[in-house]
Amino acid sequence: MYTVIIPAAGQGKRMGSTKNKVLLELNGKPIIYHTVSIFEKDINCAAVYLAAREEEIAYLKDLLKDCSKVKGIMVGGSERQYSIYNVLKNIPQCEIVMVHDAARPFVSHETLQVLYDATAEKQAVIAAVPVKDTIKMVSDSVIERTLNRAALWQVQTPQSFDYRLLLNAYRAAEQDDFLGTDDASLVERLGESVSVIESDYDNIKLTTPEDLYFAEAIMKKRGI
Ligand SMILES: Nc1ccn([C@@H]2O[C@H](COP(=O)(O)OP(=O)(O)OP(=O)(O)O)[C@@H](O)[C@H]2O)c(=O)n1
Ligand SMILES: O=P(O)(O)OC[C@@H](O)[C@@H](O)[C@@H](O)CO
Repeated sequence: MYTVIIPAAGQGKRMGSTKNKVLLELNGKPIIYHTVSIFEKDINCAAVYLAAREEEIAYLKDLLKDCSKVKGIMVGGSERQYSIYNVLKNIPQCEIVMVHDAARPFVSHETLQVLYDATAEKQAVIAAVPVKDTIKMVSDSVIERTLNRAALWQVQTPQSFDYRLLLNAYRAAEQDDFLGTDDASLVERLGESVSVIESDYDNIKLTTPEDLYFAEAIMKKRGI
């Protein structure tokens, strides 16, 4: 069984909405509700912990009151990494811990199963998809070089870890004042190997307004 930490304490600045984007509704339910429901239904998930903005904790407690796996909602920080660390250091010790963005409400049960199985053998495994576009390094509007697309993966969450390893990685990041944009990067800098499993392109992060159109299309396709 695994524990999942769901960071939901952002602001959604790039979404341009007046409230935290994970509280925006898709098909009559807030995005965070859809995300938590996936873990509530996942047979390998034992516990769900959320990081939330202080002023939203009471609302989330009420919204998720019927989700029996939600064991705690902790206050987040000014950066995603601080939000997750605050949860990670306050949850009961477990064997496998996953981190999954509240803003990714379309992760599939298949991805969760493959990640979970892989973490039984490896200490750090993350979901990703092969890059579809050509990616170039650009400086002052001029191309420096074209990267080898065959080696490039677009990284998602969930990211799954041995609990001790992730805690050590977060402690080391704090000590060194390192701020990463995902959880794996904190483990990578310890020199530990992180494996990748292929997820799917539906597992988007709702980041900018047009992502809401994609979200509607995915929901329609799935009959949600
Ligand atoms: N201080 C923060 C920042 C982000 N997150 C969460 O981390 C996830 C991924 O972050 P992102 O998509 O960047 O969300 P925001 O920070 O809300 O977006 P923006 O950067 O546009 O403000 C989201 O579920 C978000 O709620 C968090 O828990 N605490
Ligand atoms: O950099 P952003 O704030 O957009 O996102 C941070 C993380 O949520 C993101 O790196 C993971 O979801 C992996 O892509």
